[in-house]
Amino acid sequence: MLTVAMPKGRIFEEAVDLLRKADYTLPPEFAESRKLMIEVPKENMRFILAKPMDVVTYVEHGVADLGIAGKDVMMEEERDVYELLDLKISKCHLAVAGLPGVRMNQIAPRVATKYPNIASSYFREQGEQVEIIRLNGSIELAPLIGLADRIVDIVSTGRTLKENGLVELEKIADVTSRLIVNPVSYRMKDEAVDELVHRLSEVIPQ
Ligand SMILES: Nc1ncnc2c1ncn2[C@@H]1O[C@H](COP(=O)(O)OP(=O)(O)OP(=O)(O)O)[C@@H](O)[C@H]1O
Ligand SMILES: O=P(O)(O)OC[C@H]1O[C@H](OP(=O)(O)OP(=O)(O)O)[C@H](O)[C@@H]1O
Repeated sequence: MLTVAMPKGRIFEEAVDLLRKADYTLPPEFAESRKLMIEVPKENMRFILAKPMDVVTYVEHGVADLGIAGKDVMMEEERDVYELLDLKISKCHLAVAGLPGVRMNQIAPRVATKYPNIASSYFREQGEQVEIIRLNGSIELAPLIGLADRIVDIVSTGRTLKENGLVELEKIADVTSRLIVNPVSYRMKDEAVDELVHRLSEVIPQ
């Protein structure tokens, strides 16, 4: 039996679509139920539904064999998991943004983000020393209210930036969702994992 950690939220639907395209029979109530652990005996699979940032934790600890996680989450913390496939779903990118024409405070520049490690290494590489302010969401609010000079956040359509009068200043990295595996599961359940990888790779969007 394979246990797969699925991210609740925006990736979930696209991930379920991909699994169905790969001919996995998932129950129709899969997306509607409030259940957090769903067994699919026909496929000899079990799914757990976790917060996107927590998927890697379940896989790293081996309580889930596999998981689906955004590249952003993988970049933020180095974890003991293998990345097997770029699923090419939930496409977006990580960027630095701010108010147009507003320079960084030269004495105590502040950057608000949900990704403190990505942001601090990015600014370190640019030779800029900044204070990182960690937020959990609505990051675009920070420059508007004077909490930070810059933000590091996900941009997809650019609508959130635009509607809040912000502009993208630098792109940090492209982001898509990845299939990840626990290293021990990869050794012990190699046949089942390989089959999943094979079936998914046939249906990954180009
Ligand atoms: N606007 C977006 N468009 C496309 N993909 C996105 C977007 N925002 C985030 N993502 C991707 O989807 C993943 C999950 O994002 P989502 O917004 O569902 O969860 P979260 O913000 O981590 O958690 P939550 O909002 O539940 O606290 C991110 O890690 C990223 O890879
Ligand atoms: O470029 P866009 O298409 O507008 O998408 C980008 C927005 O989507 C994400 O936020 P989310 O909707 O997850 O809300 P959050 O602020 O609670 O993280 C991200 O943090 C941006 O705010």
